Amino acid sequence: MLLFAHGSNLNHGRKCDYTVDREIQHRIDCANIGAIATYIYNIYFHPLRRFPGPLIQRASRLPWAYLHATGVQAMATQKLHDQYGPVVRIGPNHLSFIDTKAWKDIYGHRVGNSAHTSEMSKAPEWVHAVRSVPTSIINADREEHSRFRRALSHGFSDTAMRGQEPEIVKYVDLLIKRLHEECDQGKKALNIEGWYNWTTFDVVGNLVFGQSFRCLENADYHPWIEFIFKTIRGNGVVVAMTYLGFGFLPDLVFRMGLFGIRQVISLTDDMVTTRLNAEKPREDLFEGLVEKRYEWNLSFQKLSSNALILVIAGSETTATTLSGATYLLLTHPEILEKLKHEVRSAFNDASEININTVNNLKYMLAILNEALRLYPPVSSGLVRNVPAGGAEIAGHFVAEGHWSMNHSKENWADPWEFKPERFLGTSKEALEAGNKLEALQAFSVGPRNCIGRNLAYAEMRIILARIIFDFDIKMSPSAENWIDKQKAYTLWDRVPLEVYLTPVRRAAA
Ligand code: HEM
Repeated sequence: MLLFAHGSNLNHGRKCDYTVDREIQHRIDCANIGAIATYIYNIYFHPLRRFPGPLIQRASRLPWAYLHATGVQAMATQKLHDQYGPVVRIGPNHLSFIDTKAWKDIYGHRVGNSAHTSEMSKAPEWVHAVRSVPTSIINADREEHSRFRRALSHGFSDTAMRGQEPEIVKYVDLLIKRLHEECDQGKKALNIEGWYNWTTFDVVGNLVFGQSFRCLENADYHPWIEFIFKTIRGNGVVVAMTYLGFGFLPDLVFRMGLFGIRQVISLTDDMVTTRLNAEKPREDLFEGLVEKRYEWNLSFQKLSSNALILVIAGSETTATTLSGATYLLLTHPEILEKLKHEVRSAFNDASEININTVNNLKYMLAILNEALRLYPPVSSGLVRNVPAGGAEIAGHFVAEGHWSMNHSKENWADPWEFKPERFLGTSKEALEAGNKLEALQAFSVGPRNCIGRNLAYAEMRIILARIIFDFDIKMSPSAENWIDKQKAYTLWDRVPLEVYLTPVRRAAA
C-alpha cells in the first residue's frame, strides 16, 4: 500500500508512470497471493500439519521471530506446551518438545548412522546467524568441532582444574574482600548479580587470556563486557532476522563493523595476541588450541572466535545460576537457614573451602540444581536440523526448550516451586514423588554438551559457600519478582539484584 501511494507521486507529467504503478501493484498482489498460498500450504498440506500449535504459528514464521526478538519466546512456548501437550508446532517447520526422551533423540549420538549424520546438526539460523563470524567450537561442523573439542578437553580435565584452582580462589578471595569493604555492615544495598558477574568474568579472563578484566578491583564492567551484553540482547533480533530470511542484514552490519563491533574485535585480538605471546605454556582453558595452531593451520580469527566463546560461555552462565540461586534462597528463608547450617557447620575457617571440600555440601548442590531448573541459564534455542531419513520431520527444526521442559507438570511435581529436596534422593525416589530428574539437562547432552560443566560446578560451589560462610544476606525490596522482570534471548538479560550483606561475627579461635 505504502509503495503504491509513493508510486502515485511519480505521476507528474511522466507518461509511463501509470505503467510503473500498475507493475508495483501487480508485484504486491503477487506477493500477497504468494503469502496466502504459503499460509494455506503450511496449515493444510505441510508434512508437519498433524502437529498441534496455534494457527498463526503453524502458518507463519513471523510470530516466533517476534517473540524471540522481544525476549519472551521461551515463556510463550512454555504456555503453549501447557495448552497443546508435549510436542508443539511453534513455526511452520519448527517443533518444540518437552518429553525427556527428546534430549537423547535430538542431541545425543545417533548410533548406527553414517559419520555424516551421527548427530543432528545445529541449525545455522541460531548458531551462525552472522555468517562472516569465523567458526568456533559452538558452531563448527561435526569434523572441525570434534578437533576443537579434543584440543580443548585437556584444559577442562580434572587434573587441569586442580592446577587452575589457585587462580579461581584468588578471585573469590578478592570478591569476598571487596564485599566486606563495600557492604557497610548491611546498611548499603549491593547489586550481587553484578558482583557475581565481575567475579566470573575475572576468573575466565584469566583462564583464557591470561589476564583478568579487573572488574572486581574497579567494581565495574570492562567496556568489552558491556558490548557482550548488548550482543546478548541484539542476538535475539539477529536470530529473528535470519529465521525470516533477512540474514544478510546482520551480516552486513558485522562486515561494516558497526555498533562498536570493530572496537570489540580489535580489543579481543589484542588480548589474544598478548595470550599467544605468553613466554611459557599455561595450564589454562585455551592452551589446547594454542598448541595446535601451527599443526592445524588455525587462523588468528578462529583462535579469537574460540576465545570469545569461551569467555561468554564460561562467565554469563555461572553468574546467572549464582544470581538465580541467591534470589531463590532470599525468597525462601527456611531453605537459606538450612544452607547456612550446612556451610557454617562444615568449616571453621574460609580457607578450608576448596574444590574438594565443597563436594561434601550435598544440600548446596541440590539448591544449585534446583536453581538451574527454575532459572536455566540457557533458556531455549538449542535448535537442531532433522537430517534426511528422519521420517516426516526430516529437514525441519527441532528443539527442546529448557524453560518449558523444566516447568512442565509432566516432568516435575509442583514445577513452579523451589524445592531443592527433589534432588536429594535417588532417581527412583524422585520419580515416585513425581520428579523426572533426567528432564534437567542444563548443560545439554551428547557430543556438544557443555565442556565446562565440572568447572562451572566447582566455581559456583566455592563462591556460594564463601558468601554464605561470610555473610548474612537480606533482599532489598527492589529485588522482588526478580526473575519475572527479565527477558530471555537464549541467555538472560539480567537486571540488578540488590541485597544487604552483614558480615558474620565469629568468636576468635
Ligand atoms: C552453569 C553454568 C553453565 C551452563 C548452564 C552451561 C550450559 C551449556 C550448554 C547448554 C551448552 C550447549 C550449547 C549448545 O548446544 O549450543 C554449553 C556448551 C558449552 N559450554 Fe557451557 N555452561 C555453563 C558453564 C560453562 C563454563 C564455566 C564454561 C567454560 C569456559 C563453558 C564452556 C562451554 C563451551 C566451550 C561449550 C561448547 C561445547 C561444544 O560445543 O563442544 N560452559 N554450555
